[in-house]
Amino acid sequence: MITMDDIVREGDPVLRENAEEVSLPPTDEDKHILGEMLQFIKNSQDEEIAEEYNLRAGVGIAAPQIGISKRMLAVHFTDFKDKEYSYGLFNPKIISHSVEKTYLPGGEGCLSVDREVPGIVPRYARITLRATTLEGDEVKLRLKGYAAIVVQHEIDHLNGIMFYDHINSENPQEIPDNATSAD
Ligand SMILES: OCN(O)CCCc1ccccc1
Ligand code: NI
Repeated sequence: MITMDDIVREGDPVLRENAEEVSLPPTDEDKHILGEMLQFIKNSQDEEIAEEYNLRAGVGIAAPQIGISKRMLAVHFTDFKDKEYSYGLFNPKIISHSVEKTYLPGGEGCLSVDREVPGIVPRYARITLRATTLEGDEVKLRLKGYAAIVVQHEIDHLNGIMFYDHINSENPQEIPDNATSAD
């Protein structure tokens, strides 16, 4: 099982690399890894397991965070409208997005960042993405609000981008013009 010992922390160059496309259909090994990533996120949200294995709760994880520079990510969360999202995705690609932006008023965190980095992280309010699921289906997902934020955070990891790269260093709490809070 994946534990916090497997999570790469900021400073490791793998977090600044452009991850490689996964060749499809995915190998059994890639499917196993993505399955383990999804299970880790579920485990991190289970009080008993998280306590037992000292897991930090997360809503998503990208393969570079376990040192694997491949375009794979897993998310498991419920959005503000109680809609459940649970996906393992290969080669996710944002094919269109809104001009409007959104953000979490409390900012973001990251399993690979062992410190608070306060500030507004502007993200596209709505995204359409294509990907191949862990189950092998090609999907086209239209996401908005919290779901759009989480998935953009994970896709950033595949492109060597950390959440704090988006924070305005002059005025971290500045709300960009065309941005509305996700709630
Ligand atoms: O990359 C996954 N991650 O480090 C875990 C936290 C993910 C996350 C946290 C806040 C807002 C969006 C996404
Ligand atoms: Ni992260």
